[in-house]
Amino acid sequence: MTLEVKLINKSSNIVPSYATELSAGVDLRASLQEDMLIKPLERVLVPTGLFIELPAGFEAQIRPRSGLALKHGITVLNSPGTIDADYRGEIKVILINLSKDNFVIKNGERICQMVVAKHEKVTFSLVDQLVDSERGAGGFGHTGKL
Ligand SMILES: O=c1ccn([C@H]2C[C@H](O)[C@@H](COP(=O)(O)OP(=O)(O)OP(=O)(O)O)O2)c(=O)[nH]1
Ligand SMILES: [Mg+2]
Repeated sequence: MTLEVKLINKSSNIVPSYATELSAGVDLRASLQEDMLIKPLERVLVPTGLFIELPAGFEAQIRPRSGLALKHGITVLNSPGTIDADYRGEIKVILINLSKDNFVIKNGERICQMVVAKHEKVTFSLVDQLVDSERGAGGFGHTGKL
């Protein structure tokens, strides 16, 4: 499937591309006029310069890159961020620095990945009783550790 994209990036108009043939996620780049500093435990909103037009029934999920998380404690705060099909604004990424060190993002750096996915839409129907199940109301560790 082809996705219509618009790019507004000050220095590099790089169309997103999958790093390998079977990658689920495509990396998104920071679109910055100057370096962005993220102090420990600080969160920032990083513009990507990317605008997309998803078909009805699709969403895009904004997820962290594992390398940034492991090496620098940088993750997506609202992971997975949700890009709705009717959103026409710039995709922006909420990053948080969970390390003890400052982290600097430069223009054009790959800061997160985006997975385009199908989703269902349901109709909510109010009932008095839900059908019982083996799990019932058990959760939050209810089945034990081993
Ligand atoms: O990481 C994100 C999450 C969301 N969005 C954009 C696209 C999405 O369609 C819109 C709304 O996102 P969401 O529903 O998560 O935010 P909200 O706080 O519920 O805002 P709204 O009231 O606008 O829905 O913001 C981003 O650019 N990046
Ligand atoms: Mg919302």
